Amino acid sequence: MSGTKTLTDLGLAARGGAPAGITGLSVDSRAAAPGHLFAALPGVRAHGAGFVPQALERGAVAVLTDAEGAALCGEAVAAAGAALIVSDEPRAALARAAALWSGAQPRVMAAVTGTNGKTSVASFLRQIWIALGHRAVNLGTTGVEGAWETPLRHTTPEPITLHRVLAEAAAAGVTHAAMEASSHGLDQRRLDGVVLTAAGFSSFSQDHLDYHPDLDAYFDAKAGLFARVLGEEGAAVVNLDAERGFDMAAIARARGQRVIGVGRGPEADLRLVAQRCDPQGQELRLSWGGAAYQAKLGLVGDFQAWNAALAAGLAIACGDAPGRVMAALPALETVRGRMQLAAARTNGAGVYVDYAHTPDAVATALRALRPHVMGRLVAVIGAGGDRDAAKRPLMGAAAMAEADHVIVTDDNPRSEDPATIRAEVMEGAPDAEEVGDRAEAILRAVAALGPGDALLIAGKGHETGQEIAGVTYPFDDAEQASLAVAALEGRTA
Ligand SMILES: CC(=O)N[C@H]1[C@@H](OP(=O)(O)OP(=O)(O)OC[C@H]2O[C@@H](n3ccc(=O)[nH]c3=O)[C@H](O)[C@@H]2O)O[C@H](CO)[C@@H](O)[C@@H]1O[C@H](C)C(=O)N[C@@H](C)C(=O)N[C@H](CCC(=O)O)C(=O)O
Ligand SMILES: Nc1ncnc2c1ncn2[C@@H]1O[C@H](COP(=O)(O)OP(=O)(O)OP(=O)(O)O)[C@@H](O)[C@H]1O
Ligand SMILES: N[C@H](CCC[C@H](N)C(=O)O)C(=O)O
Ligand SMILES: [Mg+2]
Repeated sequence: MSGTKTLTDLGLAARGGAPAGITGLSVDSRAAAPGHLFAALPGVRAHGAGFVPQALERGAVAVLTDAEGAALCGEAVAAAGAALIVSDEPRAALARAAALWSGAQPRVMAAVTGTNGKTSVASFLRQIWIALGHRAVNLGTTGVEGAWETPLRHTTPEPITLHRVLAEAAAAGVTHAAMEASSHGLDQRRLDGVVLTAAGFSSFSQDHLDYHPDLDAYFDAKAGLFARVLGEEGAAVVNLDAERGFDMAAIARARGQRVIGVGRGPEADLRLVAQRCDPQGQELRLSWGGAAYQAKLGLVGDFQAWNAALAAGLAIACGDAPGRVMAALPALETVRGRMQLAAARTNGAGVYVDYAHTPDAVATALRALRPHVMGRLVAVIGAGGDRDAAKRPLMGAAAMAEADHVIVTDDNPRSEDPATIRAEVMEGAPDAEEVGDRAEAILRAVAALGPGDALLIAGKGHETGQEIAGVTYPFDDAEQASLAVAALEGRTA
């Protein structure tokens, strides 16, 4: 992992100039150091080639870029006597170079994509693996969790960080890793250097149309996991009940991959035959290879069973015996902030914290709670700033359609005007109550709960901050829920 490597070691060929040794890789000029290969990548806001002079000044000895970047920085690179590597796919070249640089990853790796459910499936898969005696981690929105832990900034880290973390995990004895493949990560080729045993597809619905030109482009980015990243010898585990699930299975089959369909229909290989709710969770009946399995899940929400089944399919695809995998399901624990029972009023009304931040997730989460609610279902929702604005009224409409009362509040307004975001959400939820301050919104919602009611606080899940105009203020929905109950019932939280 340390020391120096040649460009050839990293799978790269320079147009001119061959530095003696590369001492490290960087993608941001501010992180460049003497002996580095600097990847000058085309970005959303700028072309990294514009930062090549700074990278050279900091000691970079090689620059990897595309043709446009070479035209911008070629002279500066030549003048500094550095090597110039030009690639049609500089992000893919960087991903492979990062893998070669770090040189190790856990032996068994699975990646999961989908609009919703990635973190849940990755966590469930890691939990199954640990129950079966493997040293395992999951990597994604909640950082690296399991046998070895470290925080991450992205759901799918850029390749230099990703491969450093994978190599560190492998050095710590981790043999199994489940990672999330975000659409940004796939589009930017962040995980193209990872060797996968299996890949999973959980769901597809609208999100991130601020980044992808349209829904088809968004789907194509996700399909890259099967069409490009997973090799022909890999196994594709697909939720056939998901929108476009059959399309994804066809893409995998066309690559020659083994396809394991998961779902409720008869065409599924791993079939969820029956699902029955009880107050603590649900009882499942599953079938695989002609055998039937029964499992009691301590997880509330039918979507959690779909995610658990997908995780089970991935564990089987990665080589564990089906009977042992099914036997591990009852021990699955809720992923923090995913349909988490955060507090309860003395009248029995439950307060759930969930990470639903897309229209489909808001509808799915509320529908999932309904069978557990005798009285009214209340929802607190908001939408993030500097993210897909088109989803805001759809999130409002989904909440309005599925809940009995909706409170619209703030969720990471970031650089945008919070009142404008709330107004956009309320276009779809005209009868909703508007309470900008999130703590006050939660307090009001908790106060309104009668016996048999339930509250879903959506959007922030495990997050511990509220990001407003460049400042992140401490904020935790689960903590606020407990505080609200305590304040209303004269207890200490
Ligand atoms: C939209 C997006 O994904 N942007 C990512 C992308 O940035 P970019 O290439 O577009 O950046 P840019 O600002 O145009 O700059 C161009 C290039 O110049 C470089 N630069 C820039 C400034 C400087 O001083 N020196 C320098 O070298 C940058 O490192 C970059 O390579 O590549 C950067 C380096 O890898 C990422 O940090 C950055 O993530 C930004 C911060 C981000 O917020 N991304 C989010 C949206 C994201 O990726 N989210 C997904 C999850 C989404 C989900 O599933 O909900 C994730 O996987 O986390
Ligand atoms: N299979 C599913 N189908 C539809 N909605 C789901 C599914 N799984 C989870 N959800 C909803 O999506 C929310 C987020 O789940 P999770 O964190 O697992 O998704 P993710 O894909 O990792 O999200 P992100 O894009 O933020 O990384 C959950 O809290 C729930 O409301
Ligand atoms: N990974 C998602 C998380 C959204 C969570 C929500 N709290 C928001 O800020 O929009 C994103 O960055 O789009
Ligand atoms: Mg996630």
